[in-house]
Amino acid sequence: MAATKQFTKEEVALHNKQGDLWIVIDGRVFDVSRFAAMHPGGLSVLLDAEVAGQDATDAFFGLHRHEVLLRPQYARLQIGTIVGESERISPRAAGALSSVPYAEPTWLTPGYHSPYFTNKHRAFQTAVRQFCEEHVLPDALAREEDGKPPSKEVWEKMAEANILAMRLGPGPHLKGRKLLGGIIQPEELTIVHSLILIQEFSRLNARGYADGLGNGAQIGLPPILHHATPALRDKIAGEYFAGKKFVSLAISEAFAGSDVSRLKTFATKTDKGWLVTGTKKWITGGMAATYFTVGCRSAKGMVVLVIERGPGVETKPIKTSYSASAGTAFVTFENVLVPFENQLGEDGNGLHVMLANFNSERWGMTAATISSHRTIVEECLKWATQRKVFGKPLVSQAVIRSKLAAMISRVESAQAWIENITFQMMNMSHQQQSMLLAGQIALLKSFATRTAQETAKDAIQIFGGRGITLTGMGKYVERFHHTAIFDAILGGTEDVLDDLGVRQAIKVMPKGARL
Ligand code: HEM
Repeated sequence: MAATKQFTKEEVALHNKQGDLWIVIDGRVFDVSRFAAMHPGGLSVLLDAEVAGQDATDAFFGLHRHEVLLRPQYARLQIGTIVGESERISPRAAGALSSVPYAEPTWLTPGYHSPYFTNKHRAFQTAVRQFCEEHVLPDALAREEDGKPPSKEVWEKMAEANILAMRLGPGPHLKGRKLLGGIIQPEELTIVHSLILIQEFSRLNARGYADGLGNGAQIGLPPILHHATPALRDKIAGEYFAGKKFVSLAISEAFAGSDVSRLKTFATKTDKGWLVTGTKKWITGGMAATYFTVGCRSAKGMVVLVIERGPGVETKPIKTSYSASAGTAFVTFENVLVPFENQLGEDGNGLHVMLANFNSERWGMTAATISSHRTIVEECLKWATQRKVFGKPLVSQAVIRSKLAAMISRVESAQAWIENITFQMMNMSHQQQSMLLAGQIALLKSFATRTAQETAKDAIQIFGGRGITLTGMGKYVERFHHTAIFDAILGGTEDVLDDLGVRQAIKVMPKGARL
C-alpha cells in the first residue's frame, strides 16, 4: 500500500546521516537508513551532501530504471510524500501504448492514419498487449535471467487463449476455437493479425525466451499442418495447441545450413518404416520438443519426416550467445525407426516441402526484428533525454541526435515495408507470393537485421558501459546487441538473402530492357 504520510522538504533534510537517512525521489520520501548499507551502488553515494536528505530524483534516474522502485523490497522503503508535490514520472500503464515518439508504429500513434489497420485491429492489439504484459512479461524477464525454459503456467495461459493456434496464422486449424476470449472470430483472422501478434510478443525484449515459447513450432508445425495425414496432423496440432507437447523444425546441420540439398541425415526405407541416422544443429526449441520435423536425404533425393522423441533420439543444449531459455539443441538420430505415416509429402519432393514455408518464416522473423528494434529506439530516446552530461541532457549533443535520427529512419522504413508486404500476402495466393514476394521478403529481412545491428551499435555508444551490462539501465540494449546478430543468420544469412533477392529480380528482367 502506498505510504500516505506527508513531509516538508525541511523535515526530510534533517534525516541526512548514516543510520538516519531519507531521500526524495519524484515527490516520494524513502527511508533508506537500514537499506543504505545493502545498497548495490554503495553507502557513500547515498551519504553525498546532494543526496542525503535531499531531492535525488535526477541522480536516481541517471542510474536506475524506474522498475527498481516498483520491486516490492524497495517499494516498501517509501514512507510518504512531499507536501504539495505529486509524482511526475510514471511508467506506462500495463497494456497501454507508449507516448514516447516512435515507440509505436504510426498505425498505433494518435493523429496518424493507416490504409491497412482498422479499429478492430486496434482492439486485437490491445488484447494481445494486455495478455503479454500480464501473463508473459514477468516470466520472460525471470527466465532470460536464469536461462530456464518458459514456465508451464505461461504455456497453459497461451493455450487457453488459443494464442498457440493463432500464432500459426489464419487457417482451418482455428475452426471452433475461442480466440483471446472471443475478441475475434476464427474466420476473421488474417495475416495482419499475425503481424500484430508477432510484433507485440517481440516487444517483450526477450528474444531467446520467445524462441523457447514456441517459435520452433511456428516453423516446425506448418509442414505438418499442410502435408501430414489428417490423423497425424490433428494429433500433433492438438497436443501443441493445448500447450502439452512441442514441435521443432530440424533441418540445419553442422554440415549444411541454408544449402539444404547437402544434408547428411539419411533416411533409408525398410519393411517396417524409415530408418533415420544423422545429426541436426541449432534446433530452436529442440530441448523441449517431442516432435521434430526433419529434413532427410533419401535414395530419391529429399524426404521430410516427423520424428517423435524416443529410442535413438537425443538432444543436447547448445550454448549460444543469445539465450539459454530458447532451448537451442544439437539433436542426434541413431537408427530411429519412423512409421511411413510420418512422411510429409512425397519422397523426393522434400525440398519443396521444406522450402514452401521459407517465405512466411522469414516474414515472421523480420516482423519480430523490426518490433524489438523499435523498443531500442524508445530506450535510447528516453536515456538521451534523462541522462545528464556536463549538466545537460545527452540529447543536447548533435552527435547523439544524429544517431537517434538514423535509428528512427531505419525502423520506420522497415515497418512501412513490412506492412506493405503483409498487405500483399493477404491478397495473393501462395503461388503468387512465391513468385512475387520471395525476393522482397529476402531483401527486407536482410535490410531489417542489418539496420538492427547498426542501431545496436549506436545504442551502445549512447548508453556507454551500461549498454554492455547484463543488468540495470542498459540491459535491453545489451540483450539486443547479441540477439540482433542471431536474427541476422536465422532463415539465411544477409548475404544469402541479398543474393536471393537480386536473383529473383534478374529472373524477371525484360529481355528488351536497355538504357
Ligand atoms: C530508494 C532508493 C534507491 C534504491 C532502492 C536503489 C537501488 C539500487 C539497485 C537495485 C541498484 C543495482 C542496479 C539496478 O538494478 O539498477 C543500484 C545501483 C546504484 N545506485 Fe541505487 N538505489 C537507490 C538510490 C540511489 C541514489 C539516490 C543514488 C545516488 C547517487 C544511487 C546510486 C547508485 C549507483 C551509483 C549504483 C550503481 C550503478 C551502476 O552500476 O551503474 N542509488 N541502486
